[in-house]
Amino acid sequence: MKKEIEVVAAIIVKDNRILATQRGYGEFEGGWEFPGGKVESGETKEQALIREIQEELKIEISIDRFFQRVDYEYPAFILHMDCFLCTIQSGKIVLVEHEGARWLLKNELDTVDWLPADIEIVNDLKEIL
Ligand SMILES: Nc1nc2c([nH]c(=O)n2[C@H]2C[C@H](O)[C@@H](COP(=O)(O)OP(=O)(O)OP(=O)(O)O)O2)c(=O)[nH]1
Repeated sequence: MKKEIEVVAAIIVKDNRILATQRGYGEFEGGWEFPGGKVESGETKEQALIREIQEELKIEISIDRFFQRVDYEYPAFILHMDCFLCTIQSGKIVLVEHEGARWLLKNELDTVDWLPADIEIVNDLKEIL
């Protein structure tokens, strides 16, 4: 059976722009995504997301609301990803593991090469921006 992984991701919104980050390593290196990561045992999804964003970007976020869950089958695993709309509370972004970051307006969302699982979310985001 294929491995299934549970991931949480932050759609960080500021001044009608969305933060996209570029993966700096691994299988999807160079692809654009929403920052986040895997939920560890004993954590809620919200706790995991706040921790991941602190670790990856050195900022503190608040979670405004759940946006969407995506289920996507990659060749090597099945991804289940819960995406939350978030706001920066404090800190200045430091890219600890990403190789790039961009604040994208609605009409710029298609200018980066999103990971395959993210395309559906990006399209739905256009409806609310
Ligand atoms: N964080 C994140 N991961 C995504 C997105 N879209 C997408 O397909 N993924 C995939 C890429 C990874 O294979 C998987 C898990 O994300 P992760 O951030 O924990 O990945 P990782 O490979 O860095 O894992 P690890 O080293 O921390 O264990 O989810 C996205 O928007 N954000």
